[in-house]
Amino acid sequence: MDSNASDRMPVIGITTYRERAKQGVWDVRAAFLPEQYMDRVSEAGGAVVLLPPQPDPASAAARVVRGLDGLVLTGGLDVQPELYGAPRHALTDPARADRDDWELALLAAAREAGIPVLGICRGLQLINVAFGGTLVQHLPDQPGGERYRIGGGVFAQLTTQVLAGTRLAAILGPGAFGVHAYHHQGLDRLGEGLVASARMDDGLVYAAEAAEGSWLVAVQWHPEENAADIRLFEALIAQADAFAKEHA
Ligand SMILES: NCCCC(=O)O
Repeated sequence: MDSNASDRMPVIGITTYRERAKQGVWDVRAAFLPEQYMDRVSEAGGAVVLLPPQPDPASAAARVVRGLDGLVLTGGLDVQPELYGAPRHALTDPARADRDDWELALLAAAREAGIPVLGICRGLQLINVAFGGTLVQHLPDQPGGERYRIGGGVFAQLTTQVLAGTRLAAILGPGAFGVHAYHHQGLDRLGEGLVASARMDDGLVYAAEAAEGSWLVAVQWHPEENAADIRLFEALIAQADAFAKEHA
């Protein structure tokens, strides 16, 4: 065993996306990620590694996860509906195949290696698709669905119900829980091997987790927006720390 393993910070990969960005005289494509994700992982005790989409994603992901103890699949634009066999809704975001392919490859490699995974918003949706589930492409098509994305880049303050007996309930406690939300898509058919761990009052699955295997918890809301409650990130870091020690 590495004698320094016990005091090494768990290394947490956080997915990012490639976007055009301007800074001063520079107008370039860059890896983009809201800093809240990095800050919450750091505050919880993790060392952050940013993971922008890579060419040859399956091969790159298999090699990248060897250097990770945990993985965060972040929020962002919509998963391509072709990946779950649905025709494209008019309001679904343009395809970002590089990101979808990269994150699906990272998820598969992380599951193979037993690395703990936290999915956030799009991350939950991507995980559901990876497990064979489907998505509702535009929740405002349904009565009451507009409350999930009130617009203008403002997070909606919603209350979800954390389901007793789940990993999520062990972290947050069962029952009513206040969240920050911003999404127009949601889970439809739950993927095989996932169990619902939170629901909204309209029945929408608001969190899910792996029924078996290594730790995988995913939420539809944005816990990184709530600096006063970092329990989900602390739970990931605890799992990542255990993984690191087991594999030292
Ligand atoms: N579909 C990507 C996650 C955010 C949203 O649903 O708007």
